[in-house]
Amino acid sequence: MNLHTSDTKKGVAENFITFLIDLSKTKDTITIALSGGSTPKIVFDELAEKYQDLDWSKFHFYWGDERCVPPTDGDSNYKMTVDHLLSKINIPLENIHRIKGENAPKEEAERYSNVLETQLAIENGVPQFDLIILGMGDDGHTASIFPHEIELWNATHWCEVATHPDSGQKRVSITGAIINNAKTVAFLVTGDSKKEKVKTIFNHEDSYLQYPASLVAPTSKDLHWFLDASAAAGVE
Ligand SMILES: O=C1O[C@H](COP(=O)(O)O)[C@@H](O)[C@H](O)[C@H]1O
Repeated sequence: MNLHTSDTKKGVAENFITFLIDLSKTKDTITIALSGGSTPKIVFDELAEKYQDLDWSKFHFYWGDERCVPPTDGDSNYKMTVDHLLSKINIPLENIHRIKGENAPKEEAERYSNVLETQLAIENGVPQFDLIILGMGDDGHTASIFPHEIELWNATHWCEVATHPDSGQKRVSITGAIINNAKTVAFLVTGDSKKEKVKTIFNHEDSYLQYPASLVAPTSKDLHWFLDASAAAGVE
């Protein structure tokens, strides 16, 4: 595991962008699963502002999770990415492979599983992303696998329907097999509210395995955590 700490959220974004660009230089095309969340938003803003000249045609964007809402809804992870990045760069439309949150959740989880199976390389019998970007919620969830539905991590489908524990909102999320089969996995986690779970997971404290983020362990071993000082405060 590789730990990258920065003083600020912006520092995390800059650090991660350097990492992303270096990784993309080693490939003709790069398949990436994006996440929602507050830190990716800063990454997208930085990319849109300073990296217009990048060869965006080599990037293929997918999503690790999506809220079951239309793509125009303020809750949509896709909309957030369009607003902060995709509408501002020169990327072919065919490189954008969104989860259709407006579809019936179960059908969409099946459709997107099929998209991943037909469009990604297959390695170890499982679709393989070059890079999966993950966040971690304050409750230790990652993608949209929440602690109360941790069994979805081991689901046999590449995507499943998840339910937010408080709002009941349905989500479509990739599952454990595909996350741990990625060539590279990068967590972007910032803020004081993440400190306790980061500490529990990193220090393997009691019951850390009840948090889905603790199950992320790619067989490639190429796992990176990008943390700001607030989130990393409890790491020994
Ligand atoms: O619900 C979600 O939250 C997580 C974490 O977001 P953050 O704002 O707490 O960093 C995110 O990874 C996921 O994609 C999103 O749907």
